[in-house]
Amino acid sequence: MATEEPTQYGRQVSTEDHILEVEDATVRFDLDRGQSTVLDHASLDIRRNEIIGIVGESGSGKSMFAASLLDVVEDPGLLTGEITYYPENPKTLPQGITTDADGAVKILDLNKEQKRRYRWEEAAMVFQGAMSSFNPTMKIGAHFKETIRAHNADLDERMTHARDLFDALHLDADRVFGSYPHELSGGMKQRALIALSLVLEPEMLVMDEPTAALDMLMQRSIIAMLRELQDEFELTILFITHDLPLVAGLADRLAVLYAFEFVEVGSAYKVLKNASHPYTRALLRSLPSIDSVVEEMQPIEGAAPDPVSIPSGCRYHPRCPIADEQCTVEDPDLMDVEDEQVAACFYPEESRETITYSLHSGVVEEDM
Ligand SMILES: Nc1ncnc2c1ncn2[C@@H]1O[C@H](COP(=O)(O)OP(=O)(O)OP(=O)(O)O)[C@@H](O)[C@H]1O
Repeated sequence: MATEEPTQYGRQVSTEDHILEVEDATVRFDLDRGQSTVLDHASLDIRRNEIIGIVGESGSGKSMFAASLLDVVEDPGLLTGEITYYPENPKTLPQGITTDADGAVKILDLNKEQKRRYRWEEAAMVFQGAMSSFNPTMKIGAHFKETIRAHNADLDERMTHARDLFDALHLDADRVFGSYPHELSGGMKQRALIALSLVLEPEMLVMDEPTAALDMLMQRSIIAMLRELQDEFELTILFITHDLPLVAGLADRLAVLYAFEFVEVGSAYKVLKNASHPYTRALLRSLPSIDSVVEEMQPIEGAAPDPVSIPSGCRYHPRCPIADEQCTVEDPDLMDVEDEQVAACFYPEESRETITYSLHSGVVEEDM
């Protein structure tokens, strides 16, 4: 079955073919002042070849979710739950990684070496601070060769692939390979890093605020290139950001995190045009833009909860204008509000009627 709603690019992605299933991913830290739950039973199915935007305020758990997908939550954080990977072609899995009878690989059960290989060869990650992970004394080309050799891959074949990636990212391969990191602009370095993360042909690319350190023009141009990359190399991309307008033009689906759990997931079209969770609607109403009327922009009142003391019931209830008694005691699960749209709210209709917002041209194209 394919999605019915058009995205801005009119893409059709199968809703049934999952590349990754995340079930009840939870990350906890034991702090002196109590137990801190920084990802709370987050469940999400990632569809093969989709671009999914994970959005939420700073501190909402986006990076913890990204780290969970690759099982790289830093110590002493404790990750529990289930991360299940369905490779398109189990025959090309790195040595030692096998699928079960359902064609699945349980990521949290892999050993250290298997995880290392899963991380580069099946699912790669690019994150905000990663540009500084280039060794300043090594030319960019040497970084590629080192990575290829570390995975015992064919050097010529992989370097040819790197050149294809550079083309798709509008980079001059000869120039970039021969440069030291400091000789490249921020935008070039970030694109070189994206190419490096894809050199071993992973099926999935997880990007955590990959463009946050770049100026707006470069951000937009990288977004456009990601779409081309996705098409050309048949990638699944998870794009994690606090900047909803940035990802609105790229994503097929959006998943909204609030206080360490998903509160709304759906086709980008539906979530932007007709958000159902009061938090999503408040987030859309708070967006600044060049052409928005100042009176219409309203910051979300109150503060996001402390992960050591998450409110009972719906965790958004202290900030929610439509919360009632039930919301203070019962925690709503994600529920269908429409085909291709789920929200964790007991009152999606009231939410739509009460919390109004209008989208400006910076968020959604006119013909969406
Ligand atoms: N090493 C750590 N120990 C304890 N708590 C942590 C640790 N790292 C992050 N946290 C907490 O986990 C919560 C979620 O953080 P996370 O980095 O996932 O948020 P985020 O949505 O990615 O935010 P940002 O956009 O600011 O990066 C925050 O409350 C943060 O303070």
